[in-house]
Amino acid sequence: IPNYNERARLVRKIPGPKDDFIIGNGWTVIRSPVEVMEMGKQLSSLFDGIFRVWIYPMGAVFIYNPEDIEIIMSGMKYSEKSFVYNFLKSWLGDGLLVSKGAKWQVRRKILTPAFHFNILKQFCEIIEENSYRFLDSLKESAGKPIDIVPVLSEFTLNSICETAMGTQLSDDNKDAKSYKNAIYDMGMVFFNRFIKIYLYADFIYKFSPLGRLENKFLKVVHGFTEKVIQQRREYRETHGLNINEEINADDDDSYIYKKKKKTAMLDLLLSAEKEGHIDRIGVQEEVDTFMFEGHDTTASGLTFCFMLLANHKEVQDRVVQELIDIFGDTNRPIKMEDLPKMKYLECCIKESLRLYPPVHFISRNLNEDTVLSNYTIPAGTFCHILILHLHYRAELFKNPKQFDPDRFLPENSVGRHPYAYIPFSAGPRNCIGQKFAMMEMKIAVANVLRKFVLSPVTRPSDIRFTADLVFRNDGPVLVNFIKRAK
Ligand code: HEM
Repeated sequence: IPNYNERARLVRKIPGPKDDFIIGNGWTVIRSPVEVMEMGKQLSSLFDGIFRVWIYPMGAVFIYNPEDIEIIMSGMKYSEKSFVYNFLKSWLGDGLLVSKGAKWQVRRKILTPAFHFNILKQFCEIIEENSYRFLDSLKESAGKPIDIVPVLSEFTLNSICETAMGTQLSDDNKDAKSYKNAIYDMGMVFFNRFIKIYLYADFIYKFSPLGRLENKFLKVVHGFTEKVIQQRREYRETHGLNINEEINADDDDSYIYKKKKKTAMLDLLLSAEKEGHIDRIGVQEEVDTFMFEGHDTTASGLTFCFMLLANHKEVQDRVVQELIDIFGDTNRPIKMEDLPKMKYLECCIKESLRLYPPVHFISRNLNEDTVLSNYTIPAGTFCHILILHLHYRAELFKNPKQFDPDRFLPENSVGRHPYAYIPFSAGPRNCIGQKFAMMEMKIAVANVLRKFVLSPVTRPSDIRFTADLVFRNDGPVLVNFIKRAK
């Protein structure tokens, strides 16, 4: 096969699946969502930490070794997201996940205080209350196996709405249900565009059946978030809020509680809008971003965590013992101070995020020639980071397929490469909601285990990963919740 140009020549030096003239690996990638995940698994076991796929004139390198990942993620040099995030632009605009440069910097600065300790403390109270609604839905199952996927996404969507957006959703909120369905559909749309290179150009995509379908889903998604913003605007007009006062309250906890005014992330945005740091469209973009990133990810994380705990009774019992040590046999609510005491539960959540990372794939642009694993990757190549396959490397995690929360005990984490475990990404573009997510997951699991014994229905061997924006099983994930005898 002749060399098409300098770039193609360099890309083809990197190991990868067999390629054809011009079309490269074009045929290889057109597969169903389950098959694409299977192919990723196969290729990552065939090659050692790096492989390439190319379709003239585009090339992509996939990395899943901590050394290369550190080069890409540790600084600002490669902080720009790759071309595939453009597929999210019609939905999330220039929201934090997608944006770059000065815009990203300004917005990250506006939004960082939304996760200040004092704010999280208020959120803790709200999520705790919210978890009771979730427990009620488990009680209704009366010991019969239930699919936890929809109930968990309801819980996490309620939580993000009530905390970050300051809006409570009613139990039978039809808009919220349509929103969740439309997000599933958007995942399908994203995937189908990703594998069909002829749909990459916006002007072709817009007129394609898939592009028109996307428009339909976007109307639902945006309609929902617009309403949430409108509600908060009205609330602020009637109640009046001074955000800066609340955030600058240092660590004087009583301050926030005295005021009893809940500060939502959306309030920061609306205040920034008043001061001219962000415009109306910007507010909408961030709400769309946080609404999606803030609920679908944690729902996925919790789904697999519950499934694993149901399948590993000995681990579940250890968590229950830890909870008894903290709460005795009382029903008292979980407080912020309890969370750091849930050390073993934290190990379980971390281990479950290792095995089933909700965001399993992220991608950056290489703006200049870059050496990774001794290969020169030419500028313009996409750099896909396979978080999932990084987490399964045997030299980083012994018996990688085994669910073993003890790996994350402090004494067993000594010497682990800082980029060996990155469920929340790492470096300056890491997950802004990481603490929020850990808090939410701890509260949900702890409150469920205080009331229920989990028994297995879906086994880890039943799980078939399907390519989507977040990690999903191709089908329901069933768990049996049996009321705990006091
Ligand atoms: C278990 C739950 C979660 C996981 C595993 C997770 C994971 C991640 C990962 C891997 C990234 C990097 C994405 C990329 O480079 O393309 C990210 C970014 C982000 N996450 Fe999360 N996330 C979780 C929960 C949340 C929550 C609860 C929120 C909001 C409250 C949130 C908001 C965001 C935002 C806004 C970004 C973009 C940050 C930036 O580029 O500056 N995430 N998350």
